[in-house]
Amino acid sequence: MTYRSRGGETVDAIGDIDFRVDARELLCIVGPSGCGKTSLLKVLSGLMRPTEGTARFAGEPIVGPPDGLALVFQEYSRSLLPWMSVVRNVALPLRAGGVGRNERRAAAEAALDAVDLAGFGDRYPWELSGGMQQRVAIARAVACRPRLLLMDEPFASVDAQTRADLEDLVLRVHAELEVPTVFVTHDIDEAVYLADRVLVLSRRPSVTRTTVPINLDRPRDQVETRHDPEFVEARTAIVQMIRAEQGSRARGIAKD
Ligand SMILES: Nc1ncnc2c1ncn2[C@@H]1O[C@H](COP(=O)(O)OP(=O)(O)OP(=O)(O)O)[C@@H](O)[C@H]1O
Repeated sequence: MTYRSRGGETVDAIGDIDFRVDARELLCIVGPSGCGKTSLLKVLSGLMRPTEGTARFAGEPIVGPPDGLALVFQEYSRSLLPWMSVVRNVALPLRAGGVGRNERRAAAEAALDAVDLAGFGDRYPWELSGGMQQRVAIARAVACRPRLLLMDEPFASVDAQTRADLEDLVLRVHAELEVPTVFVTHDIDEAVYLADRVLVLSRRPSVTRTTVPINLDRPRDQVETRHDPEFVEARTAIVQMIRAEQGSRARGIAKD
């Protein structure tokens, strides 16, 4: 995947990446900063066409946002509409999908209940804390019963305790929806905690460095899981791989 600027400069963001996400799988993607994680999600969400290669959803090439796609971004404050109440924000994709008013309201309220925000539907996003706003964004993703869930560093802007709560929320939602989920994060512990598999990317132009299967029991627990020897082993291996990538970059810069 190559970006071309108007001035003719090029940036090779993604190299040779080949992976698949199974029907009920939660795949986390980690890699050095700037390696092309967001670009990869843009391709999967149909927002951007790859300059080479193909992304497919349910066997079909992705040429635009696939039906049943839900996206959750880091910047919840920009993805929620401040002039709409919480319940209307959650119901928005259902309205776009032609669902009737009463049904929309019921589905949005059920989704708010699922993210522990029952009773907040008539508030406005700006009246809620950052963590609550991100819950609203997740409720919106859940409300339309997605067939594909893509999350790009969704918890990078919240405090540590809220982050842990939101991770557990994602695990609950994923178990309930049984939907293929791709979750991009900088945080290796978070990736191991959530994932069925962790895809580790190299530095830019990124290739698949390795895929680490995570066979930790579910449901996971913020304290017990993180002390499990398998958790520690997977985390250490991935940290070392990413450090090696960053080290090879530092050596490359020194040579230049
Ligand atoms: N629209 C664009 N035009 C030119 N270059 C771009 C564009 N978008 C991204 N890039 C470059 O492509 C590379 C990959 O960017 P991308 O945002 O996908 O990486 P990332 O792994 O998500 O980054 P981070 O770890 O900082 O979140 C970076 O070098 C970035 O500067």
